[in-house]
Amino acid sequence: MSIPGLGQIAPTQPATSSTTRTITLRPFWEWRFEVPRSSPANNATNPASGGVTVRLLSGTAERDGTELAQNHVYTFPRNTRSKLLTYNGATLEVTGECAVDRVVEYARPEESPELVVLNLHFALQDLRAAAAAAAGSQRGNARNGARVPGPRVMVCGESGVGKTSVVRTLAALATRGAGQPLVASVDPREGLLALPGTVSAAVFGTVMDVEDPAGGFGVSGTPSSGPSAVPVKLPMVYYFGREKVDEDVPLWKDLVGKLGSSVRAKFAADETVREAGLVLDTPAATIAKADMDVLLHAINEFAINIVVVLGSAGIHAELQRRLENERTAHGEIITLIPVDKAEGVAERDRDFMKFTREAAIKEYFFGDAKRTLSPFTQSVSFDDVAIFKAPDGTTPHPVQLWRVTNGPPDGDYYENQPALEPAEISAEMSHWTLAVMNASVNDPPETIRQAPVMGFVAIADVDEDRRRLKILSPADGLGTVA
Ligand SMILES: Nc1ncnc2c1ncn2[C@@H]1O[C@H](COP(=O)(O)OP(=O)(O)OP(=O)(O)O)[C@@H](O)[C@H]1O
Repeated sequence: MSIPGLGQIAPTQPATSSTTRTITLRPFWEWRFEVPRSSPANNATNPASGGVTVRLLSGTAERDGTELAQNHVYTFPRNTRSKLLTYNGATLEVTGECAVDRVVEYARPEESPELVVLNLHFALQDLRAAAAAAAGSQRGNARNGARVPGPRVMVCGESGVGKTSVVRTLAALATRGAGQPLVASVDPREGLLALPGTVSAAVFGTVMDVEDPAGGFGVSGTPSSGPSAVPVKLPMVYYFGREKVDEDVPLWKDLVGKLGSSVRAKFAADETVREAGLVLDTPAATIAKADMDVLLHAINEFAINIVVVLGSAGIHAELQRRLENERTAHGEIITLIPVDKAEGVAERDRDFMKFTREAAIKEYFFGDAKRTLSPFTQSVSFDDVAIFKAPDGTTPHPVQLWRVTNGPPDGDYYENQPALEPAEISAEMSHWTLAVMNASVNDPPETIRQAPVMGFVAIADVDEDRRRLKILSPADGLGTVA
């Protein structure tokens, strides 16, 4: 059986030639690139091991808001699709093959699509400053607990319009201004600092990993068994277990509600985070009623007061109609900002997303080309774990929940409970990746399913004769709590 995420990721694209070249960018120009999925034939001589290396020789350059340091060699791994942008001009030295390798020139800075995002960032900074000033004037009086947070911004639009890139850029620019915003994603197709199939949020107060294929939103930014290139972030994660929201809308809504509560709790506890506000990424939407309901649910749960609609006049008009008389929980009007679809967004087909998912799982446990991780291995008895799954095991991403316990759950505890069912441990589970829930095995199934995720483990081996499982975890202690 192939190992999702843990086995070899097979080459799927033909290799192209590898060269070292110098690229000169004038202010506001972009270098768009795509690193192929396959390794080049001359892999042994390629310092990037199938990736592309970039060195900033002079000037300034950034990837989605995070700056590159001069003369540092950055390696962009296979399957990375992105761009480097300069505001002041830059000279780049690029080594390795690219499937797409293109300089985009703008005669005048105003033509750059990035200018809109930059202006949006400056407007958000003004709102953050206003939130901080209001908090300062209230400090010491009894209303402190009810302080209104800084801007809560949601980015939405159709598929492949650059939503995540805008969220990433806004988050990176805010941290460059010493802000510490919360960044959240309710799009289960891609994980934010977590494996795909999750919804999550984290405080971004430090620089992001430029080399991460996901631009700093990938699992390399979370605690692991090895050193990290950048300070790690600690996400709050909930496990949805499906790729698309419409596969289980009620569960998605419940989990988004939980995440919204976590965000409110963080705002209440941390003044710096509260003043910086929230940037929220959303699943791809259309003007269909079901999609509108999904977006409105997110707006409600996160008390969103600014909605950026990327490239869709239809979604903008529909949201405008439905939000016309609405106010946030803090009594604010909800402002809609239509923005043109980002130019140059790379297409990502099913194969691309499958590779991305499997690479994320592999990286979570074993690291990547530049950082090898040694996951913790432990052997546990079948009797010491409880594994649950969604009743419908035929969906592409069945929910699998795992929890070490002092004993098996009560025999018929889950009768008449459709939310989850205990899974019988068998050799078939070898190489499954499971979410470890922060819940007690005696909790009701709904509570377990909506519990925060502590992390993920992989089943390396199932020994049915000895009734033991060998499990891998990225950090010591994960999965050993009772
Ligand atoms: N201007 C650009 N030039 C090159 N690549 C880009 C550009 N903008 C975005 N990309 C890349 O295109 C891909 C898709 O972008 P992004 O994830 O931001 O879109 P999305 O709307 O969130 O997609 P989805 O609907 O699938 O969630 C990413 O790999 C991103 O790095």
